Amino acid sequence: MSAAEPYVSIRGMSFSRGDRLIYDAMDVDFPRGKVTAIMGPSGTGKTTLLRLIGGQLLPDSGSVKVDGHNIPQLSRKALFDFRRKNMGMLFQTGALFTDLNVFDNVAFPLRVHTDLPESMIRDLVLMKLEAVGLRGAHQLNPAELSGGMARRVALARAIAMDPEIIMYDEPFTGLDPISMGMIVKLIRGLNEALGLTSLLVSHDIEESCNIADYLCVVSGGKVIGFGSPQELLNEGNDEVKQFLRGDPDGPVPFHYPAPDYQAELLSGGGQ
Ligand SMILES: Nc1ncnc2c1ncn2[C@@H]1O[C@H](COP(=O)(O)OP(=O)(O)OP(=O)(O)O)[C@@H](O)[C@H]1O
Repeated sequence: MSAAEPYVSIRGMSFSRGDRLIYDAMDVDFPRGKVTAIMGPSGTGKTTLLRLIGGQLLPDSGSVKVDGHNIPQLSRKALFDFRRKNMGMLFQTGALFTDLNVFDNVAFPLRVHTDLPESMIRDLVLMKLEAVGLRGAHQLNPAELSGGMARRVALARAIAMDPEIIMYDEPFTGLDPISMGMIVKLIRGLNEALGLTSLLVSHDIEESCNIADYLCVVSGGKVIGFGSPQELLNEGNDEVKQFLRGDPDGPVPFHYPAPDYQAELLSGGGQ
């Protein structure tokens, strides 16, 4: 497939939870080899989108193609194989195995999913740990790591199998500014060094604008803006601009819909 083809291509995808429509015939393409930050109001379905791409959730209709494979139509085995070979995921809740040390955490996917000899696994693990700056910490236990270090070990584990795409869900949450800076640098650096396609869900608008080639803003079940941070800040529609600038006033109202304030006060307080 050519570099110009998007790595992820979604067409007419709808997905509901109960009677709530989260995605409404959505179309979106995520470019190959780039970092795209998925943004939008809380509860709009950003994590859900990553899970639909990863095949942990299936859409009600439409296609979700990853490198040309329509994820909802893969058999269970084909999906597991595809995910194992091509996808790395770093979810905020994706904790390390507490009873394995750093080395064994990173070695885990290689031991489970490959027949590589232990000497090669050792070299690969040390290489991945070197990439996140923690080769020297390979014998530590998760309890001995700071939050930022644990996140970097999880990142080394996510790239252990040399994925083509990596999805990050809120990778900066709970990190101090220095650890956050390191994760930002790593996401960008790994993207370039490994030629990855990276999707990032984050509430941090400033960091996302710094790190991402493209922003994808979702709201109301659709993509309402897609472009470089600069393009969207300058030329996005009013709702996109309001979101990116964090303005309390704009097309998204501060007030939840309510009856006239004065009339309600004068009505004497009936519920
Ligand atoms: N397991 C679940 N069962 C039922 N509803 C769910 C489940 N997980 C999420 N939802 C609902 O689906 C909607 C989208 O959730 P999702 O976590 O994808 O949003 P989000 O945009 O990532 O939110 P946030 O920015 O707050 O993390 C929300 O209304 C949420 O309440």
